[in-house]
Amino acid sequence: MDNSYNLKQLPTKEERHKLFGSVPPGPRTKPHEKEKMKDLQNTKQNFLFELDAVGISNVKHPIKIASSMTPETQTTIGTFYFASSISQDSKGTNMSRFTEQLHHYHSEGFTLSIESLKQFTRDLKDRLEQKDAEVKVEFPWFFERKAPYTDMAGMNHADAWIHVRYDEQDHHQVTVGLSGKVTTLCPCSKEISEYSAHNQRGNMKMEVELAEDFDESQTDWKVLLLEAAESNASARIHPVLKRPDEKMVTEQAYENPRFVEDMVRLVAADLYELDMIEKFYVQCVNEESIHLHDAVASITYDKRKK
Ligand SMILES: Nc1nc2c(ncn2[C@@H]2O[C@H](COP(=O)(O)OP(=O)(O)OP(=O)(O)O)[C@@H](O)[C@H]2O)c(=O)[nH]1
Repeated sequence: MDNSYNLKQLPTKEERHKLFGSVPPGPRTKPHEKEKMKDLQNTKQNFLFELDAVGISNVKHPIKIASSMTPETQTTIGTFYFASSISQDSKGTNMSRFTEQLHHYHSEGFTLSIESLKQFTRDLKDRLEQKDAEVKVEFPWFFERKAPYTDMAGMNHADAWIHVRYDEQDHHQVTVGLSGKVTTLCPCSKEISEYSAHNQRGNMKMEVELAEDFDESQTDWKVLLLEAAESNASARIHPVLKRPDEKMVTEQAYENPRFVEDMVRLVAADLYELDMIEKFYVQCVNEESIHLHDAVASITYDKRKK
């Protein structure tokens, strides 16, 4: 083996790059000024089909959100999806404009909300010069949770999302959702066993279409959905539990056994009673502790169609 270099006398960085395969730049024949570049995206021709959606996804960005639970303002990470439809005679969209607008809103100090996303989609439609625009953003939402007996606090979180679509009739369609965890205790196991009952972590997912007049300054939809899931579960999940708390949570779960079917029906009943919700989807997935598989149930209900 030829050890021409020893570690005390490394080649220069340029030489090192050459050693690992870098080559000098080739001739540059194409223009580098924007005005002289070919604009393929804006080619007009018959491209066979109109597209429902074209855009970018999986865009991570810091966001500010408001919460009616502590902490009332928080910075979290949003994962964005942006899109619009495009006509049959357009080759492509101008993808840089999505992140360009996101950065512009961020530098103006924007707080993510239904209202600000409505404005965002209106601006995006104009910026893209298309007839509609949509944004979906998912983010972890944090909330303080106190232990039931000792009141000791810690931080829990759930995943929340807002999806706003702005159409050519100047109409916004707003869907919000939340996915969080609860404790469920098996009613069958409780019924048939001399003692004990198996229990597990249940994953609740709720997605709702809000009424046009929904006022987010009056109601925090995140808290509404979290409460629908937790208040119907066998027990809530806590970051800090001392022994007196653990006893309470264990007994509460035993007193409120739930199948996945029970969870979905009980949450559906709560959402049905809320006038601000037009349509809902509820899913429960129990990570069974006596199986390797999960138990799952779901319901979709549109109040306008019943
Ligand atoms: N339409 C389209 N663009 C792509 C695709 N893949 C990458 N690009 C993007 O093309 C973008 C640059 O195009 P534009 O946003 O149209 O840039 P531009 O024409 O200089 O911008 P404007 O002046 O706003 O029209 C880059 O951000 C790339 O991410 C694709 O599959 N389709």
